[in-house]
Amino acid sequence: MQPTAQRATLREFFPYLRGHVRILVVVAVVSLISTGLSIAQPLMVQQLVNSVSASEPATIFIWLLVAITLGGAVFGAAQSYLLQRTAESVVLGVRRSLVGRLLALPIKEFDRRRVGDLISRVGSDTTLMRSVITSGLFEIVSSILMFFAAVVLMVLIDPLLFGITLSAVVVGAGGVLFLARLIRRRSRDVQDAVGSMTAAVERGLSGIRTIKASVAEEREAAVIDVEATKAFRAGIAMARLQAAVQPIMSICIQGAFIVVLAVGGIRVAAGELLLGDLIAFILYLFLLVMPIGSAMSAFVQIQSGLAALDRIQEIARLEPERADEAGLVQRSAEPMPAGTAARPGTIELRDVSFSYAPVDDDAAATGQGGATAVGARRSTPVSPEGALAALDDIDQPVLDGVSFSVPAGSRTALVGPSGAGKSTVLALLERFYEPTGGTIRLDGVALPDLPRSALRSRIGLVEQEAPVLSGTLADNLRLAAPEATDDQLRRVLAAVGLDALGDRSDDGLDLNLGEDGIRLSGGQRQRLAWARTILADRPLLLMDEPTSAVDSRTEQLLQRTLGEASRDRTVVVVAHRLSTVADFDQIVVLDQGRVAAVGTHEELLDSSELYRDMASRQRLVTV
Ligand SMILES: Nc1ncnc2c1ncn2[C@@H]1O[C@H](COP(=O)(O)OP(=O)(O)OP(=O)(O)O)[C@@H](O)[C@H]1O
Repeated sequence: MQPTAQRATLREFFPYLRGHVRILVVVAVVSLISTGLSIAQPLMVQQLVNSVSASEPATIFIWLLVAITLGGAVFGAAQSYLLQRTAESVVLGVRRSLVGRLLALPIKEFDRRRVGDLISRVGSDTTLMRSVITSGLFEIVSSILMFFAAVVLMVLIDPLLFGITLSAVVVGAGGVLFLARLIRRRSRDVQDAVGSMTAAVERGLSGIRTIKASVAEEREAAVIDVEATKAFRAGIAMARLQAAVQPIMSICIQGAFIVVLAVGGIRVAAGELLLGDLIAFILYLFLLVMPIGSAMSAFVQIQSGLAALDRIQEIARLEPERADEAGLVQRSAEPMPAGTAARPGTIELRDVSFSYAPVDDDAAATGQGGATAVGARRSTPVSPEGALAALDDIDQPVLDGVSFSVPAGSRTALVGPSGAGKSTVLALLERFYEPTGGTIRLDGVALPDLPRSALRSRIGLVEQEAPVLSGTLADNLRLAAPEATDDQLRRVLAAVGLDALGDRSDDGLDLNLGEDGIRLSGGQRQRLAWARTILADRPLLLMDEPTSAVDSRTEQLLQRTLGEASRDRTVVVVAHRLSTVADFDQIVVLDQGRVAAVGTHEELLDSSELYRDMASRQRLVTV
């Protein structure tokens, strides 16, 4: 994968440090003291050695040396702890804002990206950013301080020896800076490859039953292995560069030590330099080398951190659904035009057209992909030819000039062949997507003029896949009605014939439904979706094939429940089984994205050939 054109800079990292300035100032002070103590150490050794050589009293220097060493250790530990703590807080802030941003993204962004890759941005990329603080920024700052202090003192002790040292450092630093650019590019490749691998693992694990049933474990493992191998190769390419940094520095530094020792030894023998001065110079050489080494590795860390920041910023730069709706928690508090929130509404579609956006290369570079896209994916059986034809037509309008009205308080069914665009109409009513043409109005107000959250708080949606979130029965029920009491939960479970579920174990409503509700049958999942929607008590009900997975007895119960619920609600149901909607106020027949006919069951049997054909295939009429 190619790195994108946008590259994060250190400046873009600084806003993440806002809110941590005070603690960072404390860290800076502690770090200054610790650096100062390290610099004072060789001076004490110089005084000690020169005093002993001149047979002068040296006890005071011994005590000072001990105090400086202990002090350095204590301040060093304090600096390290405070820095790690700050880094964790920064990572927490980044994760919070990233998760907030992810949940605020429009559905189309999830259609284009792979869930695993997004997970890896919240997990491993934010962890990499952490190292910019812990072993990055401060390491560089304190290294620079130590470096300059050592330089000044070395020049003061012996300018000639310093000249030798300087030439070695310049050669080494030049080599490392050259490598750093390459390291950043490689680091981005590594993170992208890890993202793709996580996405592949996520795909395999989320579809584990299908994979096992298809005896496709080995093939799926091979797919993951391809991604893992790419991550391995990217890691190796990065390791090769990182490995070159160390030897370049070692050669230059060891060379400098040998030459300084040789020249310094000759000058001490010739009486041009005191032994204590040579020892202090060599200790400063250590102090010079240490920060150069850590500054170089900090530089590498920063490059990796910035590559991770690139990937985080890619998500941060995406347009959220709407800025005023980023605070999803505020949902139920969103205002609606006065008096409209609680009563059923009139829906009107006028000349509505829509196409799903084709997948683009830009999204591909940021982890877009195929099989695990979140969003409007169907579970209805579609013939392989039909599905493939639909995918071939991905750029064709899915809805083309669709117009119909749903009177307030009425029951309307959307019927038609698979792929006709029925679920898409519901998705547009929820504003998961925006129409490419035409208008949709609710009570006369065009949907774009309503805050999305206010619109959605009026709608109860039973999705085709009836998704169940990991967690307990009560968690799932309270998703859209957080204030509901246990009694209300039990009543709504009874209304959909799920009362036995709450009594299934001692846990009652706290029954754990497992990952993605794996412990429920298909029909139970569907009924749970009903229960959740009825509990939320919204004036508009949108239901996508809401009885496709239940037996006929349960279907009758649900029809009764819907009959009661629709007394004071507007209901729109997508249905394949015409018998379930034959008594509805109106039925809209969709075919290839267009309205083929509108009417009651009886009217359509007379007027619509397509409807008559569907009814006869379902043995509702004989032709
Ligand atoms: N998220 C998506 N991205 C791209 N294309 C999509 C997406 N969701 C649906 N489509 C395409 O849009 C067309 C209409 O799909 P839709 O789900 O609205 O049909 P439907 O009438 O509800 O079908 P079914 O009865 O099988 O559920 C199909 O061709 C489908 O492939």
